[in-house]
Amino acid sequence: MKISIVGATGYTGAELLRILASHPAAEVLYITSESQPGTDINEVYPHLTRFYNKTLASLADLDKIAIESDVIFIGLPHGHAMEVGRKATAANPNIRIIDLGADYRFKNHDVYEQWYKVPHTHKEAQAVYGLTELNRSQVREAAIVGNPGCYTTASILALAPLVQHKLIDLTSIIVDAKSGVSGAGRSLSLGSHFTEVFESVKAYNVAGHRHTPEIEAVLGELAGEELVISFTPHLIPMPRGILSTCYARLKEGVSPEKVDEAYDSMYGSEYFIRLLGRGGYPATKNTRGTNFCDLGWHIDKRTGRVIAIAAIDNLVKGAAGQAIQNMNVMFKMEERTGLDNAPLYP
Ligand SMILES: NC(=O)C1=CN([C@@H]2O[C@H](COP(=O)(O)OP(=O)(O)OC[C@H]3O[C@@H](n4cnc5c(N)ncnc54)[C@H](OP(=O)(O)O)[C@@H]3O)[C@@H](O)[C@H]2O)C=CC1
Ligand SMILES: CC(=O)N[C@@H](CCC(=O)OP(=O)(O)O)C(=O)O
Repeated sequence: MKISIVGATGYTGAELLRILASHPAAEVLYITSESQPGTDINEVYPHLTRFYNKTLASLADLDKIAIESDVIFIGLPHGHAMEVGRKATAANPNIRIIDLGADYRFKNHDVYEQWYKVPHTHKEAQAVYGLTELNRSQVREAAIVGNPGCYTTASILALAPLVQHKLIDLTSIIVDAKSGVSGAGRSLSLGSHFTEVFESVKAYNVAGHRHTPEIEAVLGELAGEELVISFTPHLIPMPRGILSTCYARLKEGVSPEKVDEAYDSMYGSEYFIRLLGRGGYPATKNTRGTNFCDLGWHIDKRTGRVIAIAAIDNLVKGAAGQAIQNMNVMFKMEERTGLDNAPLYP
């Protein structure tokens, strides 16, 4: 497969390059940057030395890139991918697009425009939401995939069995999630300075984070009715990883065994979902550098709540890894191809 990456100088672009370096069917054709075209990628990312001998192109070459590629990954800030997707599809109607940002995640464009504050300029795109374990059959046929957000991947995977099996009160869902700093991308901002982040933990965007409507839309579709959740993200002082702790009230009479069955039946045969079972304690360290999502759940008999916990690497299952998992599905390849590495531990 001839693969191009638009926005290759960002963290998700670098992670795509890292994983694709050992993907047996991948040939990376073009990589782009608007700030550093003409620069050797090994100067931008020395950790990729020996794996690539490539200079950065720019979006000025998009038509050529689209015509020569089988698939384009887009790792741009939201609002920029739609134009790339529209132009690339016009240049090559057979191109496959996998966007790592939010532009193609929402079926309801009004929700996108309301939360992201930019007009949607590619509404005619028949995009598919790329949470592979939930949408595999649609991803297989998709021309454009909107890859999920990192918090949303962890939170939806933790809650989906409870929602699909109708085990919880849909008005009671609370998600408390923590992310490493790479989730904010590579560009400079005050909030991600070492001195701001190190030895500190902080909530942010309380009752207003953009992953809230994404989680609500997907869980609402599974439930067959609209729902709202409380979602609170936190920034923690580590480079990678997300831990999402999700709370919900169990419906009257739901036994712990019913909860176990829901997880087993939904994920029992999913390779990238490692069920730690009832009483399990997922940890970001166990998923670092991998496409795994580790899941554990607990029943609090005193409060009648179920507490489901998911750990992922935000840059892998939360971004580049899931994007490559989707590519493997779209090109009818074994889903684990290029993704079957053990975690880096400790
Ligand atoms: N980081 C994460 O954990 C996750 C990120 N995502 C999403 O993936 C996308 C990329 O994220 P990430 O890699 O972290 O971001 P970074 O900030 O690290 O990188 C952004 C990339 O976009 C390019 N870029 C920035 N501004 C523009 C612009 N105006 N026009 C064209 N290119 C531009 C930059 O290239 P250059 O400046 O060289 O042109 C760079 O390659 C975002 O939409 C993000 O929300 C999704 C899941 C997880
Ligand atoms: C730690 C941190 O800042 N994380 C980012 C989430 C990154 C992401 O997945 O955002 P998209 O939905 O735009 O792709 C944030 O909270 O905005």
